[in-house]
Amino acid sequence: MTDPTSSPGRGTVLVTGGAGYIGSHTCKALRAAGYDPVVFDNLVYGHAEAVRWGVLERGDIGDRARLDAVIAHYAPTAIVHFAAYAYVGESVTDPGKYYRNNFAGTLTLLEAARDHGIGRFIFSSTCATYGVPSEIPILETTPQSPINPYGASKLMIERVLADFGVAHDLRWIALRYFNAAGADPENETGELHDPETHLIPLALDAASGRRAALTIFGQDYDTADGTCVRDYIHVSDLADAHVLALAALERGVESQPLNLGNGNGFSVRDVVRTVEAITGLPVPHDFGPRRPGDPPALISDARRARELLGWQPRYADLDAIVRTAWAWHQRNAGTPAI
Ligand SMILES: NC(=O)c1ccc[n+]([C@@H]2O[C@H](COP(=O)([O-])OP(=O)(O)OC[C@H]3O[C@@H](n4cnc5c(N)ncnc54)[C@H](O)[C@@H]3O)[C@@H](O)[C@H]2O)c1
Ligand SMILES: O=c1ccn([C@@H]2O[C@H](COP(=O)(O)OP(=O)(O)O[C@H]3O[C@H](CO)[C@@H](O)[C@H](O)[C@H]3O)[C@@H](O)[C@H]2O)c(=O)[nH]1
Repeated sequence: MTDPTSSPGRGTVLVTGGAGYIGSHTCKALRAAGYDPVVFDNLVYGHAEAVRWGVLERGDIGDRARLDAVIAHYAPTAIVHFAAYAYVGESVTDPGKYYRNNFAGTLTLLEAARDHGIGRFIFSSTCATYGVPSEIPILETTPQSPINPYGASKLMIERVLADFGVAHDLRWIALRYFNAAGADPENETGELHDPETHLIPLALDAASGRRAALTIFGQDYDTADGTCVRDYIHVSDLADAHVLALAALERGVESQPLNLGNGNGFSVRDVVRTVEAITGLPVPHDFGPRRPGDPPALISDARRARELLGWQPRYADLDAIVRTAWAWHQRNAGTPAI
């Protein structure tokens, strides 16, 4: 399908989960690069209003008949696959939900890709596949041993991708994101999770008074200040990496996993301090127990993505990440906390 508002055609891309947070930013980047995104999303967590850089086809990745109809209609040459459940804590209490949607749903999608001859596939994997990592920074070769069902469901998909790559004409890149954060620097899309569980939007809610306080989960970790350390990566930098990964597959790059992070670790207390500095407001907070399924520290070594894709994060410092998230928060300030 050709959209008259797009730049000259690099082809149609099926973007599952494109009505969500990272997917909507990636559709914007894909469109800017000349692709035609077709968003396939059941809107369980996504927002129709977030589909601004492509068409929306409502559907569930577990629904083979619906997938067949949409793929036959648009004839995409590649799939960028975001659709999943992504709440680590919920995956511990309701694992079946995660294996059903993330694993079984993706298997259905991959079988559809195989049967329609779609040979390029970009997958949203995660640093949660490493579990408590055996080394920091984490390389793609660091052993994967997830400690929650969410991470396990993603690792199972990586395994299926490898097997499909051997058996069928499918090349893939599994992008292992570290912690996605921030919002579109032009403030056209951003994070709107319901429920919201992510640290930065919750800290902004506490600063602006949309929430009474932030609870910090655990202060007895074996880290410099006792709180968990994460590698925050700007969502628009993630979006760029997807466009570059598609181009890499087009030029014949081998199937492989790639870490996407900045290589800098920030503790929960660091994030609270940065939110206070950017907003000029205190972040009321208290301390609770550790959250099940949380490793103490996750920091990437993403040199391989930089070298192979020519990827260069543009919003690498935490200030820039929080500043864009704050702008988006203020744009949505009239809406109640979710
Ligand atoms: N946010 C992060 O920090 C992070 C880190 C690592 C990996 N990831 C992965 O990136 C992807 C996107 O994450 P996000 O934060 O944008 O999440 P999100 O919830 O904002 O987006 C996911 C989208 O998928 C859709 N969806 C879910 N199940 C579906 C199904 N069965 N059929 C069709 N659509 C379905 C939802 O409606 C939503 O629009 C996920 O696969 C997630 O696991 C996210
Ligand atoms: O109210 C809160 C929320 C979070 N945290 C902590 O802040 C850190 C970051 O948490 P969060 O923003 O929820 O991200 P993660 O749990 O690290 O998970 C995200 O990042 C993972 C990769 O690390 C992805 O796989 C997941 O999909 C994505 O939700 C963790 O140490 C949490 O314990 C708090 O202390 N209080």
